[in-house]
Amino acid sequence: MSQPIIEFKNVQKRFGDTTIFDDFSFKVEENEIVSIIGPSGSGKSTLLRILMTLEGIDGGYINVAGESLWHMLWNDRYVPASNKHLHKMREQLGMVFQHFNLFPHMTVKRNITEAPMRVKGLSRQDAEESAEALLELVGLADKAESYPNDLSGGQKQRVGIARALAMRPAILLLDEITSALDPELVDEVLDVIRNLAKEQSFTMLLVTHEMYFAREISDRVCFFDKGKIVEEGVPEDIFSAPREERTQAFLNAYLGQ
Ligand SMILES: Nc1ncnc2c1ncn2[C@@H]1O[C@H](COP(=O)(O)OP(=O)(O)OP(=O)(O)O)[C@@H](O)[C@H]1O
Repeated sequence: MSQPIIEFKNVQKRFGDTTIFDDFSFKVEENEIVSIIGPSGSGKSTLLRILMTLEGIDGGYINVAGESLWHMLWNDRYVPASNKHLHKMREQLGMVFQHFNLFPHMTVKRNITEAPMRVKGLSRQDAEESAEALLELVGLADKAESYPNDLSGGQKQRVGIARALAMRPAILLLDEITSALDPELVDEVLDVIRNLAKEQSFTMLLVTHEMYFAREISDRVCFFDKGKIVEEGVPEDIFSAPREERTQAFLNAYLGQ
């Protein structure tokens, strides 16, 4: 069997006295689409932020594409890998955030071209050509010169997706990308991800509350609670519940409440 593209092994993570992961192990295979669903505060975002190297870990190890993500064991202590290694690993990962995190003082196009030029050393012309193609892909070809504040939430998030894709990541991390949107704007963002899932082959790890969507596009839906994957696969009856009751039904089913 091929090596997983993401592997957490016995990972520990604490914030002060609060333990988020005690002994967390989890694998994602190359080109797999995995959704993570779970209660608020259970550590789902932390999982993605650790992968994106926005948070460190307190124990265990994480491999991405066969290489240690950013901690190396040296004389029984965890030390950060070099900045060079960190950059190399980060290039494989793209993340889309719940609150978009676009640079407000840059045009849409510049939001997308900045990292490929600075981090990957792409020429302006190549970066702009790629940005234009990505804006076309997310249905915003006419917004290249607009500023984020002139866009709707759904449009901002589609720019966020284009920005993540501009780095040509092997792995795309999506952190509740529709949670900050008005309900009528959710579908335009999910449609972009649906198309990506259908047409491109890369690995996606999503944290989402959109359970139908998760089931539709994922190879695996995982339920995450108290720092552990407690079950994989979502039972059918969860999806027959009315939309607003679905999350609760799901949680109740797994927490035995
Ligand atoms: N930088 C931080 N410093 C201290 N505590 C943190 C930090 N980041 C997260 N936490 C805490 O860790 C726990 C897990 O947070 P996380 O955001 O990963 O949960 P989540 O499952 O994504 O929740 P939600 O669905 O509400 O976004 C929470 O109790 C949160 O308050």
